[in-house]
Amino acid sequence: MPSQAPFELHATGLCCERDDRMLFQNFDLTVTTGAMVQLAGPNGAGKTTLLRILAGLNHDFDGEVRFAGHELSEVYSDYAQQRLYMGHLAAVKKSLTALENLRWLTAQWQLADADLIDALEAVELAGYEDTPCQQLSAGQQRRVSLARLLVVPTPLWILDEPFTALDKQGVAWLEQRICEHVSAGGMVIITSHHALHAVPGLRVIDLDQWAPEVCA
Ligand SMILES: Nc1ncnc2c1ncn2[C@@H]1O[C@H](COP(=O)(O)OP(=O)(O)OP(=O)(O)O)[C@@H](O)[C@H]1O
Repeated sequence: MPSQAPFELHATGLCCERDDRMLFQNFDLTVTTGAMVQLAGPNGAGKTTLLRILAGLNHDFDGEVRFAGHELSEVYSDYAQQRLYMGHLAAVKKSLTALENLRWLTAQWQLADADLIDALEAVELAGYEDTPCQQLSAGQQRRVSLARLLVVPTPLWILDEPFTALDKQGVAWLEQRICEHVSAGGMVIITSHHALHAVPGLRVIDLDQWAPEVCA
């Protein structure tokens, strides 16, 4: 859970252009303990692009992102220990088993296999630990990826469309897990076309509000 120092991520005046098209302008966001932010907007609005900027993975923008008062690139290795970024793909390697994938996805934290096996069981994958992911359904592959949310000790989760391919129970489980994380002082920035009404303290930011024709 959250580290000793208060967690502070500040994005200021973010502008991003793709293929000569301005996606968003003058975007500001502050994320501190207990923040729950959903980025909304139509396909192509720039949600994934913005998430990757906030994760420190995309540097092609104007403006500033600061973590604990420092420019993100200066403290990236510290930041990378404190935020989990999950892209919109399940990000599993098909030839590896469920357990091998979870080991690989969490390698930087060097977690015990027993904890990873428990996490797979919690996402309804007991008995599939040694099954290659190419033999799992899309929803099961997503669950392998989501099992990280039970074991990785990062205060900030940055999640891009994490509900993709989940069944009703999977959706309910993930909403519950997000609620628990935020209630315990964790933070979540998420993009989803799924309504997150059940999550307390939710702040929905419509990226269209930062489109240039609105900002002009
Ligand atoms: N690698 C890339 N190279 C060039 N343009 C890109 C690239 N990735 C995305 N784009 C463009 O950037 C814009 C924003 O894409 P982005 O994926 O951030 O949108 P999004 O809001 O996440 O959309 P969706 O709801 O469909 O996931 C789109 O117009 C897209 O065509």
